[in-house]
Amino acid sequence: MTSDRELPVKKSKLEPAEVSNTENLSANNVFSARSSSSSVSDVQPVKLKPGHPVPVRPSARVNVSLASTRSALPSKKTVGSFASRHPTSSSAKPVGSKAPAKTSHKGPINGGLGANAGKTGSNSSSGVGKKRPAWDLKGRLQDMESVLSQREASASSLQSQLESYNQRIAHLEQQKEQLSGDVARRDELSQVVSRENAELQRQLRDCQEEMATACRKLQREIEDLTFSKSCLERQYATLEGELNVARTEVSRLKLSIAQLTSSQALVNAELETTKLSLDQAFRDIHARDEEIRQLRLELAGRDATIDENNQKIREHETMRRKLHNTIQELKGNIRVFCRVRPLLGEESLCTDGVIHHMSFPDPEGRVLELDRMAEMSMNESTLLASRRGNNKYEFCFDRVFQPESSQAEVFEEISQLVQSALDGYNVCIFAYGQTGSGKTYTMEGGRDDATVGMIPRAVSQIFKSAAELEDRGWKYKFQASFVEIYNETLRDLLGNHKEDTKLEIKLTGKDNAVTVTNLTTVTVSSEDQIHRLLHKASLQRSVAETKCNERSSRSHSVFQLNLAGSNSITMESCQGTLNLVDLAGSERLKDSGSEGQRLKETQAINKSLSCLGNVIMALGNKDSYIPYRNSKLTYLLQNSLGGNSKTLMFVNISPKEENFSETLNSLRFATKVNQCNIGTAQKRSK
Ligand SMILES: Nc1ncnc2c1ncn2[C@@H]1O[C@H](COP(=O)(O)OP(=O)(O)OP(=O)(O)O)[C@@H](O)[C@H]1O
Repeated sequence: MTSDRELPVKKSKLEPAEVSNTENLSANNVFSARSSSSSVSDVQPVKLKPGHPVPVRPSARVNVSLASTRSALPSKKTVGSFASRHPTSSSAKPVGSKAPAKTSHKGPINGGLGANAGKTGSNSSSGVGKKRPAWDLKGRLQDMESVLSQREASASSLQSQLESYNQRIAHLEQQKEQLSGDVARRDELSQVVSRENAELQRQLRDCQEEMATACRKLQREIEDLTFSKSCLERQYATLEGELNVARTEVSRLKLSIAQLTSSQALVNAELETTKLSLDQAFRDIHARDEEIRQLRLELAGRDATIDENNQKIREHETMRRKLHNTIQELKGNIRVFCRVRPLLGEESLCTDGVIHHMSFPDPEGRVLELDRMAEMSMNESTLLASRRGNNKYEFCFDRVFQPESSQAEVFEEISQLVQSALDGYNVCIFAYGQTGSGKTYTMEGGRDDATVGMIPRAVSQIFKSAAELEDRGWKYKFQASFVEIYNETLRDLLGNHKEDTKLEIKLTGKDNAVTVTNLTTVTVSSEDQIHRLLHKASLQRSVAETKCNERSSRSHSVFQLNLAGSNSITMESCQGTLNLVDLAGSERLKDSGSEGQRLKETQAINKSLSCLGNVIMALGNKDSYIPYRNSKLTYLLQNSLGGNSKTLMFVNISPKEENFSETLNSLRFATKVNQCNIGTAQKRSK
């Protein structure tokens, strides 16, 4: 550092000279000269500090040594004392001051030179080589004069030395000033250095803080890195495992590659063969393209033919409808199908599952024979043996379904009639018969595909046929309603009416269309929707059944589906109705004395069923008046019975022998109906 800079102070150049000069001095003066010399030589290199005063002692010492040197010279007093001791010598006169004569020659000479002089006096002989005798004053004077001249020479030498010292002092003074300037600069420098130092200290602190922060950060990073390292190590271990698996896979793949390479060679060979085949195939394709072009031309011609044919099909469809209707007419606009239900459960136990009193002699399934003999005891049968012919009752219908006939077989026979509803005719299908004879089973059936009845099957066929007819330009709209007639009162089975909501039958419009007030009519677009409606109706009926015993068998239910079709190509339109009716049990009460609700029910049923018979008879007789209004049933079905409709009656009969009489009655009623010709049905156009 600059603060401790060492500034060497040069030794005086005069020092060796001084020493040599002092060596030239007499032995008496050597001491003084040495002490002076040593004072100068004391000027040692000094370590200077800023603000430390430059030492000025050397010049002072020089002065002192000069003084001491001077003091080493023989004083006037000494010379005086010498002169007083040698009064004869002219040159031994006191110089300046008066010296007492007594003191000088008796006692020792005061001061160095005096004393030395005394000694010199005594030793002057050694200075001049020989001691002068006391009387040789002249000689002694000469010695003293030579000593004096030596002293003077020495004094002048010292004088020049003094001047030299003074110059040296001046020079040193100059150096001192320079050094002072240096010291001031150093002070400034020192202040700057202090400030820098303070700044550096502050920076150092900042650095330390930053370092501490960095250390903490580094520590965290080290921790993170340690964690990452452990993760990586784990990954490394996993990867190593995967690598091993991959290596195994690679070796396996290499093996596969080798196999594939050999296969490839085979494939390449095959490829060459295939390429050849392909070339051949391309040639074939070109030939086929030409063929296709020809076929397309042909196809275009055929498309034109198809359009023509479509036009013909539409014409044929119209024709088919007419012919279909003609066939239906030929079959009769009212037809009767007889259906015998099978023996159920315990019913078959007593007869071993055989229905003894019924037989089906006609292979075409149109005749049913009832045999009363089987019903009688042996005695009765013997008595009646002669009248055997009267015990057999033969009934002929459009179709007789035996107990084992399935629902599908039955529906096949009525599907043509259902089709007529789509063609724009009113179709009415009844189920007539005593309670438990299978009317509801025939009309509604069970839940599975094999047992579903005529209503769901008819609906299904209608939707399928409507979809097929769409290709020929027909579009249909369907509306459904479901009514129950109990004790000559109508009840809506699809609505959510209150008990007291009245449903009235009315004829509206110029074509006397039958409408029922407050009746719920639902527009339907899918089979499922109709199934849901049928389910709802059966729930409504079962609710009522709990309130009134056996209500379902004591009421008529009428499912009505209105079909409105229009053809956008032929501009034809049609409107048909499909009525599916499950009639109330037709049995007569054996107990003529029945009363109350039962009597009322029976009267109502008898009335409506006999009205139905009367209407059919009137239609068959071509009467001018048809008594439709005599019952709610015939009034409701007014437009579906008669000239404008196609009617089918199922006569359901029980296989039980105990029901023989009722069966006979039902078959007789059905035969009457079957004999009626109710006229030609008219297609209804909108
Ligand atoms: N062809 C058949 N095959 C199998 N079971 C039948 C057949 N016909 C009717 N049944 C069964 O006979 C029983 C009575 O039939 P169903 O209820 O249809 O008679 P119904 O004439 O409608 O009686 P009701 O007038 O009381 O309603 C039912 O259990 C029914 O499942």
